[in-house]
Amino acid sequence: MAKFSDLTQQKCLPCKGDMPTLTPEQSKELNKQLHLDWQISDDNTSITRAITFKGFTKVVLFVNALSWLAEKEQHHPDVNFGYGYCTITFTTHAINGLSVNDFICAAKVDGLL
Ligand SMILES: C[C@H](O)[C@H](O)[C@H]1CNC2=NC(N)=NC(=O)C2=N1
Repeated sequence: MAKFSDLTQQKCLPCKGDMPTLTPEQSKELNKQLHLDWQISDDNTSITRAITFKGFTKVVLFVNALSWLAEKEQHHPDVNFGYGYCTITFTTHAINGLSVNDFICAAKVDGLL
């Protein structure tokens, strides 16, 4: 199935209420393409990765790159950051769950690091 091929080569689909929600099995399968630090939430509605950095400037530079990526893909993460850390969560708000877009963006985030 196309949506399980290399995530970094895919573009996010427009986020609409009719997007397919991933089953827990599909999420687990897609998660294999991501950095090991990505965690699927117990209710299969979001994925999160916590990243550490040295200092604050590197975090801010990373968050700016993340913003550029989110605008390009029209798919936006929830981000929590401060001195030395950044935590990113992807969920698809339009369906209150996980879609392939979350995994496409997560794979592209891994590519930034
Ligand atoms: C019109 C626009 O593409 C949509 O509102 C997008 C924007 N970014 C989004 N980001 C996320 N994470 N979920 C969405 O449902 C979503 N919808």
